[in-house]
Amino acid sequence: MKIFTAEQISNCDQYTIKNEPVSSVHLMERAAEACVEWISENCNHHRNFVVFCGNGNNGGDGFAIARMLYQKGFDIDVFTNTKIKFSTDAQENFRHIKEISGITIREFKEVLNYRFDSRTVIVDALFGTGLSRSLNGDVKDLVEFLNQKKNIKISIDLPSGLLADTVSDSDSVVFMADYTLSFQFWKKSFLHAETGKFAGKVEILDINLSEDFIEETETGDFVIDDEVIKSIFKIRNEFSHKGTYGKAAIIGGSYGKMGAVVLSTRAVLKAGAGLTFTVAPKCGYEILQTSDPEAMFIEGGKDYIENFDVEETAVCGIGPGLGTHEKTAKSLLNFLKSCSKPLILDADALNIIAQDPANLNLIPVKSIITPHPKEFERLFGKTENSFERTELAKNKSRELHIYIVLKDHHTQIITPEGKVFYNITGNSGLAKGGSGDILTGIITSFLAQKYSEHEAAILAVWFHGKAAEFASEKHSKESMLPSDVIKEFGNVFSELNDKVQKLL
Ligand SMILES: NC(=O)C1=CN([C@@H]2O[C@H](COP(=O)(O)OP(=O)(O)OC[C@H]3O[C@@H](n4cnc5c(N)ncnc54)[C@H](OP(=O)(O)O)[C@@H]3O)[C@@H](O)[C@H]2O)[C@@H](O)CC1
Ligand SMILES: [K+]
Repeated sequence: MKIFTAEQISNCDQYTIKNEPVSSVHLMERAAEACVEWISENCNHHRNFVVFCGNGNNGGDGFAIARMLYQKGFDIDVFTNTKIKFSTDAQENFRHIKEISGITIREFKEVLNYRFDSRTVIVDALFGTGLSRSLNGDVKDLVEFLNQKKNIKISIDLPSGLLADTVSDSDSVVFMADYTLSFQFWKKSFLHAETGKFAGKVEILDINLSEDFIEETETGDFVIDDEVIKSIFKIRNEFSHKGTYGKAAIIGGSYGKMGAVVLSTRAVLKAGAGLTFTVAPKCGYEILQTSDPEAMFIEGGKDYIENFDVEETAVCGIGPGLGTHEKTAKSLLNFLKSCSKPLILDADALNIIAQDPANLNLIPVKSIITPHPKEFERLFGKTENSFERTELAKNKSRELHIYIVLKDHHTQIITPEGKVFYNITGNSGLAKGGSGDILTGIITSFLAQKYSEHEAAILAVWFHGKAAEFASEKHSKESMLPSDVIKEFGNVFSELNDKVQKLL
């Protein structure tokens, strides 16, 4: 799914109105209907809604939602500011609810005397994509007041005070939603930590904006949705043998860190590679042969790796549990100098490279590196916030011609062309040692199976998150272990096959 800026969304809105054609107030009706449908389906314990409406079209949505919820039998109160001029469509919807005697309309300042029942849902329709500056004055006080309430909070389109495309000043006041019902597109600010925390759980509601506009309008930012995954995933060919699915090698492990390479190797195996090798120090021989008997062991040193030689045709994932021993570092840098095929580089491999900025130029083009924010900082330097970090990653991907998998709650895959793919699968159960080792294994496995670097990185990150979702259903986010995530790979493949299979 393409991610558009607030300006592009507004253009899409106008294009749809002109070319569908549909009147703008009817489009507002469609948007409100989508919200009301979601609320009716999901809201089982609450009957009272208090809707806060601004003066632009976001407020117009709020008035229309209030009317429709009232018609469905919910108890509704509305707050607004009648002293400021409404937009044309907001004015029309304001007129409609004024005619409904069962809905009381109050001014914002009356909120201080309003009795919030614990089962009242607060709906924020103050500002959406038209927000042009930080909240101040009365409306800032109002949002601060509402944020203190323990009630469930739903934002329409965007939490008020949040900009769609960028980070606001750190002292800006933003409505703190539990749910955000947003129209048609993911907004970039939902996907970054500093701003996404205001949106709560995001639901994207389809309001049938123009497909032609969406298709023709260029953007560099994407969300990895089912369409992207369906276009990448290939069903396994029945007329195949182990050679069809490539050779993969995990290179890592050191005394006391053998678990990382065990997990990574197992992830390669369970993600479907044809032949799997593990290059690890001798001290890991028994551990690896016992834990991952399907993989072949290659001795790469005694207590740490000193030798990175593997079969030339194998795709190499380097780093899990590798350690940064002087001799390991020296031999890794020598290996990089002699290597021209793309590699997957993670963890200590990145920490070794980060020891000298000149090492960055040794990374073979089209390689995939998978830093978490701290590793990214060691490699490329500090940034003010995650939006700037993504921009820096785009510059570095272009400059070094590599793929950067920037691990975060919404991991981003940044391509050498400067495109950013945001992942929306996964959960906080992955915030544990060992999760990254599994991701390295999955990417290595997919690259060995002849997915392109671009495809392998995107599919693997999505796949890893999806497996985590299955694991958390069984074990909870708290208790699930990285090894539980690996056990769910089969379920993810079943879902993928179901998605792409041609059914009669
Ligand atoms: N896209 C779509 O397809 C569809 C979009 N729809 C809906 O339209 C919404 C966008 O509507 P919108 O453009 O009217 O902007 P909105 O967010 O209501 O605010 C604008 C008003 O706020 C004002 N204002 C701004 N900042 C302010 C501040 N800090 N403090 C105080 N005031 C401030 C600004 O005034 P100005 O900046 O001109 O001074 C203006 O008066 C969108 O989010 C969605 O909900 C759906 O109905 C249908 C399909
Ligand atoms: K809003």
